[in-house]
Amino acid sequence: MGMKIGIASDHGGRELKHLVVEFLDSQNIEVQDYGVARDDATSVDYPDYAEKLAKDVAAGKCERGILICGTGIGMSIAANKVAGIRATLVWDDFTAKMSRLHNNSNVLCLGERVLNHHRALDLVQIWLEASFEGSRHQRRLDKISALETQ
Ligand SMILES: O=C[C@H](O)[C@H](O)[C@H](O)COP(=O)(O)O
Repeated sequence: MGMKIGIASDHGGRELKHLVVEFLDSQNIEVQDYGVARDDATSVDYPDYAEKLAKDVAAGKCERGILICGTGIGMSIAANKVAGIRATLVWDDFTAKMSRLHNNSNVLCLGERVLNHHRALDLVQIWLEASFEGSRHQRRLDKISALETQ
């Protein structure tokens, strides 16, 4: 697919992150891993990881990013504070697909404590392959971008 994907998690998402990294490797997708390390059992703060990844996605250092915590909620709240980030929490095939088609998601958020881990890999694949439809959806995203400068 020719893109570089950043990935990060807190302690609540490190097992699923490991599986997603293995999946991306198997697809020959370049991955930049921002931690936390799988063998690091310490409790960490998800905003620290969301910030690192989101800033690099916003700067174009990674084309897109994946953030994983226990629910995916905290990561999505934090990442969406960074200008240019459209972080989307998804939980099934439809939301994974629509987050790209309508919202032009550039950061996928997943909940390790919520999702079946095998199914989560399906969501990653759908999100990677789906394309933004533009048109009326671009007008709406422009209104979201305008909120960043108010
Ligand atoms: O939205 C936040 C995430 O789900 C965190 O992974 C979660 O809050 C961490 O909880 P704990 O510190 O109890 O493992």
